Amino acid sequence: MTAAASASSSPSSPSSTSSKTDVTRPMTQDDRAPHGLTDRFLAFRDRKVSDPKFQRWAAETPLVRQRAKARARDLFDIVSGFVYSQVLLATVRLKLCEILADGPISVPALANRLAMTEDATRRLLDATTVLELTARRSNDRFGLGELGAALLGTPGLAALIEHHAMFYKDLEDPVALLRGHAGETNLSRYWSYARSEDAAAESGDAVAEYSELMSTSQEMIADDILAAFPPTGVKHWMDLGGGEGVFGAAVARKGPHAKVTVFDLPAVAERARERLKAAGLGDRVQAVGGDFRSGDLPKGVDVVSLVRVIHDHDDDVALEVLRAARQALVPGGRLVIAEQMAGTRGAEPLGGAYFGFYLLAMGSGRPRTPEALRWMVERVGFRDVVLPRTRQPLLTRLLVARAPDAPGQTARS
Ligand SMILES: C[S@@+](CC[C@H](N)C(=O)[O-])C[C@H]1O[C@@H](n2cnc3c(N)ncnc32)[C@H](O)[C@@H]1O
Repeated sequence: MTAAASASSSPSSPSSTSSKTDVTRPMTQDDRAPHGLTDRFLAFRDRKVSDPKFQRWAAETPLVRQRAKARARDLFDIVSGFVYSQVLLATVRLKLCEILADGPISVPALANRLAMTEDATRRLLDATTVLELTARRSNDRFGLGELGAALLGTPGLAALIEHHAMFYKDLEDPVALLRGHAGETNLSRYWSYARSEDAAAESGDAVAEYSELMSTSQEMIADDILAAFPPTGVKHWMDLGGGEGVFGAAVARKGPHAKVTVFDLPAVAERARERLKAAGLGDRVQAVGGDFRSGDLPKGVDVVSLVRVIHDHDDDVALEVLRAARQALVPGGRLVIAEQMAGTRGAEPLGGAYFGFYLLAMGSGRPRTPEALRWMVERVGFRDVVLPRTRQPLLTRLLVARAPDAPGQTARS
């Protein structure tokens, strides 16, 4: 787990992130003093590594040389990461992967397709090739690289990359963003419910873009979630914050005997109704409009899912939603939280850095570790928390918990 991830999602103080930091608190001696041997060793290490003389020595000395090189590469990857993202954006905008999917192409022919000089096309291909989006083929032609092929085969990813254009603008002054001085951001306007006083009153126009983006990318994860938690034997499944119903439709297809309710803001539920009707599922999946914070949800369901919902909200709101979910469930019913989680092994920067800053720019929510989520669901009375494995934990992880067997029962038995 990265330090950022653990600091942003400590289960022992989940409410700390929703309160404003006290910037006026004076520093005490304890804030800086080393605690124990590990701290002292790390302070020594930091002094050494930040010393240019030591760096020169490490770069020339067998045994430590390899590590020094790898760390230098890691650092320069962070330094240049924003350029890699822009190369990716150009790739998406130019539909480069789609062009190469038809087979390798020569530089002059590609330059012609892209309306660029051959020189510019080569420069683009040099960049995309080292990033493995494209690959050199015979006779000075270029084809798809392994990552380019993966990008093509991941529904919704290109739309997400294009969507990032507004996020780049919000990140122009990251310090202002952190200090809360950035004003209204692009992402807070885009996710209209994030800062809305009355989310249920959001118009169709306000929800259209994000609902569409969510639907396109939902296909990436619905299968994974339902493979890890199939709707076998479920009588009534409610997907809270279920968007246009793509996940609800997947539940209905996988669990032909389950009644499915998709609950979302009225303007989104309207879109869900249309989409479900077009998919021929209008009578199997019901779309209900409302505000899940009001607690006024359909009752008596045996599963409530919250897919990519809890991380959108600060702790106070997230707890309200979890309470509402609990009240909607039958005794012993199951809560399913599916989202990217902080501290996921192998994907630490995604939760800690990418998602942490995305939600900061959006104006609410934070990525949480499974431990932080467990703390929250247990706090509102759920029990028997398990974390079923998903195929791609990088994209989504699951937490499943059980509602108490008797209404009002809260303690673990
Ligand atoms: C990040 S999207 C996830 C959508 C969907 N679950 C998915 O994974 O594609 C969050 C959803 O929560 C809905 N939402 C936000 N605030 C809500 C509220 N107060 N009541 C009901 N739904 C809400 C949004 O309209 C949006 O569809």
